[in-house]
Parts: sequence; structure tokens; C-alpha cells
Amino acid sequence: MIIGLTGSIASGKSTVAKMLKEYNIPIVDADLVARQVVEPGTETLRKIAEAFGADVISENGEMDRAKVGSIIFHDESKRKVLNDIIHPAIRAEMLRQRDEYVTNGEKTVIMDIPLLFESKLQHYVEKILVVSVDEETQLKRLMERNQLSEEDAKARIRSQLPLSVKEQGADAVINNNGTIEDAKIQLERILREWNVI
Ligand SMILES: CC(C)(COP(=O)(O)OP(=O)(O)OC[C@H]1O[C@@H](n2cnc3c(N)ncnc32)[C@H](O)[C@@H]1O)[C@@H](O)C(=O)NCCC(=O)NCCS
Ligand SMILES: Nc1ncnc2c1ncn2[C@@H]1O[C@H](COP(=O)(O)OP(=O)(O)OP(=O)(O)O)[C@@H](O)[C@H]1O
Repeated sequence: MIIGLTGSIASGKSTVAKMLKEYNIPIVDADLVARQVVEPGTETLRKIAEAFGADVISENGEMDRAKVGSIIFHDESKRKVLNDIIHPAIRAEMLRQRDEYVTNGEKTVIMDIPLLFESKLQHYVEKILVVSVDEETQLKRLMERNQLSEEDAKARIRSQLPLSVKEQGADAVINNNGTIEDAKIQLERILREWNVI
């Protein structure tokens, strides 16, 4: 079974992905792939520099993530420009990794995709698991984790669909307002229901 794991920024996807690793279920991680496809010297990074200016590349040849983030989370048209360059490369690599796991006989594969709904990728997966939190908790965790001002954190949250919309498209929802242990209990119940464990 191919399971799409999604939510919104700082809702707890990586936290749940870590729990899934403990069950030895393989995970294809979109955020990780998004870093791989812009490694120094890649065609994708060259296109990004062409669109956003050479100063989005640091001296060591890597993409300056803070700079690109400060541009795209405050400007929808710029975000679209980046997405149009980077998403095809992310998708191709994610599908390659998924197919490799399936070919190797894995029965369950998790696709951890923050923008599953925004990018309309529901057809990539058979079940959708949404990790959700209330807005206050999300804002607090995001500001703490990324050391962001309230304004910058809100801009990031606004650049994605509301969690209430994502919940409606889910096969199961983990409510992550409580402790990590609370989330773990919900995850185990869902995996049993889906006969994954
Ligand atoms: C803008 C970038 C450079 C910021 O890097 P940074 O290290 O600060 O953040 P990181 O990559 O860890 O992403 C954190 C979260 O931001 C959100 N996010 C990232 N990109 C986007 C986007 N284009 N639109 C909306 N939300 C986004 C996701 O929830 C993601 O989990 C980076 O996120 C990026 O390259 N984004 C484009 C690729 C992408 O869309 N990634 C999302 C998964 S497909
Ligand atoms: N139940 C919880 N209790 C307390 N802190 C939590 C809980 N779940 C997650 N966190 C913390 O909240 C922050 C966001 O969680 P996490 O990184 O898992 O979110 P994410 O959905 O993967 O975010 P992103 O889309 O930005 O990658 C992290 O610092 C994490 O340690």
C-alpha cells in the first residue's frame, strides 16, 4: 500500500515519519528530495539562479535556503516560479524512489509530501494520512523550531492550504495537539485498521 503522509508546515509530519521508521516502513521524503535536486552543480539549481539572481547561491555553491525562503513565502508569483522549476524534478525522483522500494518487494511505502493537496498529487497514493494541529499550536511550534518572527511564521502558514481543507481529503487524521505519545497511539490504531502492522 502506498500511503501519502501530509499536513501543513510544522504540523508534525516529520515527527510521525520518525515513528513510522521504527516500524521499518520505508519513507520517500519530499523535503529531503527537494534538497537533493538542488545540490551544487545541478541543472535545477542553475535554473533557480537564472530566475532569482546569482546571489541565491552561496560561496560554497549551495542554494541559500534562507534567502530563497524569504522571497517565496512572501510572494505568491515568485513561489509559483520556484515551484514550476523545482517540482518536476522532485516528482520524478520521488516516483523513482517509490518504484525502487516496490520493486524490492516492500508492501508498504510512505510518501511524505507536505504539498500533496496543493500540488494535486492525491493520485500518487492509495491512502492519505493527515497530521493536523490547531492554528495556535502550529504557529507556536513553527516559531520555536525555525526561530521565526510571528509575521514570517504566519506567511509560511498562509502559503499552504488550511488544515481543515486537508482533513476533508484525508482517509485518516492524527490530531497532534497533544503529546508525542498521544500521536503515537493514534498512528498505531490507524496502521492496524489499514492492516499495515
Ligand atoms: C523555500 C525553501 C528553500 C526553504 O527552505 P527551508 O530549509 O527554510 O525549509 P524546508 O525545505 O525545510 O521546508 C519546510 C516546509 O516549508 C513548506 N514549504 C516548502 N516549500 C514550499 C512551497 N513551495 N510552498 C508552500 N510551502 C512550502 C513545507 O511545509 C516544508 O515542509 C525550500 O523549502 C524549497 O526549496 N522549497 C521548494 C520545494 C518544495 O516545494 N518543497 C516542499 C515539498 S515538495
Ligand atoms: N506532539 C508534539 N508535542 C510537542 N512538540 C511537537 C509535537 N509534534 C511535533 N512537535 C515539534 O513541533 C515542530 C514541528 O514538527 P515537525 O518538524 O514534525 O513538523 P513537520 O510537519 O514535519 O514540518 P515541515 O512541514 O515544516 O517539515 C518540531 O520542532 C517538533 O519537534
